[in-house]
Parts: sequence; structure tokens; C-alpha cells
Amino acid sequence: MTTPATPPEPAGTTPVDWSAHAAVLFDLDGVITPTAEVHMRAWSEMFNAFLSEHRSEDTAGDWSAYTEADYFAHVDGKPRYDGVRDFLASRGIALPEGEATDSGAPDRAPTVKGLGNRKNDAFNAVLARDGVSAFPGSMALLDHLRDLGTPLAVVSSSANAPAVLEAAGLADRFETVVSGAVAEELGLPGKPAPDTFVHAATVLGADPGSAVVLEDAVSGVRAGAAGGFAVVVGVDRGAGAEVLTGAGATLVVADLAELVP
Ligand SMILES: O=P(O)(O)OC[C@H]1O[C@@H](O)[C@H](O)[C@@H](O)[C@@H]1O
Repeated sequence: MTTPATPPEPAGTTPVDWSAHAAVLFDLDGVITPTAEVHMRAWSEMFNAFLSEHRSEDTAGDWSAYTEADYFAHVDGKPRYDGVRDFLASRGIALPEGEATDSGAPDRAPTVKGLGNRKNDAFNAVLARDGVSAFPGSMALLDHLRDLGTPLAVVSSSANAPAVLEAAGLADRFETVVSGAVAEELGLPGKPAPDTFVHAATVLGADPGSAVVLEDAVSGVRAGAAGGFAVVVGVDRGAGAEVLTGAGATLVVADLAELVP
């Protein structure tokens, strides 16, 4: 007896039926634009400079080099100072919180906010120097959703989200942008808490059960899953498909082009 072949998917279908959903919420860095890479490099530059500047001091904690694995485990997708705090905690390094105006300059006593600000200067220098273009597959999906008339939002932990959207020429594509700065203003806890996604869905007049979340970071996928969203697409830009699925992604793609009919 021969096993019947699996029937091919009809042409033009994708794993998500976009017309069946009331709203689509995009993370930005690593989902729409390749800026997760810029954040990663800026974090690495800052943390490794900090660790080598202070490693010789006889203080508690693990002062070995900061790696890409540290980024994915402790920093990716979280609001700026949460990333600093969570990485330092993973190394058993305690620093004072500091002030929002701390520069993080090497000759100053380090603080959580100072280190975050130093990383932000590195990020903005690269953005100003190199500019940014969206991933072609993400542009294709945004164009498709625009044609369908689906309400769209960006939900990003980054306070730089509006500047990145502007630099990529995408500022007019979204009905609302819930950035790290907006979350702080509204007192919403950052990813992995679901609040920023739920807030964006509410602004778009959609119930989470009828909306889609697209995320590349484990913290963001966890946020989408905790919010009860209908579909949580994990975009694997390095976190790993299994890890994203384990965090609650309902499907994982390598590029958003896979989701365009
Ligand atoms: O420091 P910002 O620009 O406010 O961004 C905070 C975080 O924003 C997220 O979108 C990135 O994945 C993180 O890498 C980044 O640290």
C-alpha cells in the first residue's frame, strides 16, 4: 500500500490568514529593520569596555567577557535599563541605579543608567552614520497588510523606535507606536510583560484574541504569549527556532517574506 502524498498547500496561502485578524502588532528591531544587530554591537562594545575597565578591581561577580549568548539571554527585547540590570544580575555585579543624566564615561563611577546611556550613544552614532533600511521581506508584508487595510502598530522596547522608523521611511505606516518612552510615560511594564502589546491592541480597537504579534526576541515572544494573542510569530534572527517555540511562539519563520501570499 502506498502512503498518500500530503496535498500541496494551495498557491497563495501562508501560515497566517491575515484577512481573519483585526490587527497586527510588530516588534521593530530585528523584525522590521536590521537594527537588532546595531543594538547587539552597541551593547557588546559598552559592556566589554565596562568589564575590562573594572575587572581588575577586587569586587564580587563574574567579570569575564560579555558574549552574544549574554545578549540573547538577558538583554534582547527588554527596555534599556532592564537589560543592564538583568545582565549585571546574571554576573552577580551590583551597581547603583544612578541618574538619567549619568554619561557612563569611563572615568565616572559606573551606574545602571550610566551604562545604558553609554550604550545609547553608541547606538545613535551608528544610526546617524549608517542609516537603516527595512528587511525586504518585512516591506513586502507591510505592503500586503496596507493593501488589506489591516490596522498596524509597532510595539518596541526601544525609546529610539520613532527615530528608527523615521530613518527607514516607515513613520507613516503604523496607526500607533508604543515605544520604550511611551511605555515609561504610561507606566506600562516592559516585555516580557504583555502590557505594551495589550495597550497597542486596545488603541487599535482589537481584542488580543483577534490580533497577531510578530517578535524576534524571547522576551517579546513571552509577552505576546502572556497577552493571549491569537498568533505569536517568532522571527528567528539568532535566538533559535526551538527557543522561540519554547517561549510561546505559535509558529517560527526566518523571514517575513514567508508570510506574504
Ligand atoms: O536603548 P533603547 O533604544 O531604548 O532600546 C532598548 C531595547 O530595544 C529592543 O528593541 C532591542 O531588542 C534591545 O536590544 C534594546 O536594548
